[in-house]
Amino acid sequence: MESWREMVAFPLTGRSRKPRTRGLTMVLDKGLGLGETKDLLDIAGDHVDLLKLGFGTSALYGDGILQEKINLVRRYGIDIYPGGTFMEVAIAQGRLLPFLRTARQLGFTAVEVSDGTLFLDAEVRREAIILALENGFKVLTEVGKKHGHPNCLDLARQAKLDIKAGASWVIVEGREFGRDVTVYDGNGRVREELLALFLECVEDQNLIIWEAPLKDQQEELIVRFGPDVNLGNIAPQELLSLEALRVGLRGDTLRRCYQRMV
Ligand SMILES: O=C(O)[C@H](CS(=O)(=O)O)OP(=O)(O)O
Repeated sequence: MESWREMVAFPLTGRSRKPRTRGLTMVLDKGLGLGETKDLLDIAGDHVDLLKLGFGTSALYGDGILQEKINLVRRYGIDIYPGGTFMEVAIAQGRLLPFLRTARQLGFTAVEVSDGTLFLDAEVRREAIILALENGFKVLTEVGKKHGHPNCLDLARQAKLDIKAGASWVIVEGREFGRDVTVYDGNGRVREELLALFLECVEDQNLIIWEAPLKDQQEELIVRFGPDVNLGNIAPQELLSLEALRVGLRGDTLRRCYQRMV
């Protein structure tokens, strides 16, 4: 029997396969159980690069579950890290080093340095990136605030500094809802002029992960940057739908591949 996977050529070409450093998909996990995680990764693990245990949820698991979950996720070749908000709390409480050491012992492979909620001095931010690198983590940073509207040029400049300090990727805040935050307007539409600021400061767009929880945002970014754009805050149940969008196996991007036939 012919392989179902190879039944058709993907209409949108250029999608990288894992392991990859571009075209990343980051999932926002707000409390999947072990069984749910295994089911999700069995069906869609090939399409996940990073799993974020949202905000402080990982500190609220039942005994032993976190360790099992980290072990499980790593078996699928996926980086796993605690939400940026949790690390913000650790930094604010002067607990960064113990946080990093315990995260390492548990097997987290990455951390996220952010200031979405709490103030973070620029030098403390740089030192946190360096300390996390020294402790063996891949480092993601995030720019943008969960409340309020910081100047996007400042955020873009911070992104550039983070990369200089050693961050592998900079996430642009999009929250869970993707509206009225950083590059998204109140309807969740991408504001081109703000996007452009990031691209001016961080010339290599492969170093940016756009949090894009809404389908229209995912579509717009895929159309603009191609199937290998880095996207984050993807809901677990939307993983395969996103991958279908990336490769042109969903109407929204397919119609752009065969325009003369529609
Ligand atoms: O996990 C977090 O701390 C938050 C969750 S959400 O994006 O606001 O839903 O994300 P982060 O990107 O780490 O700030």
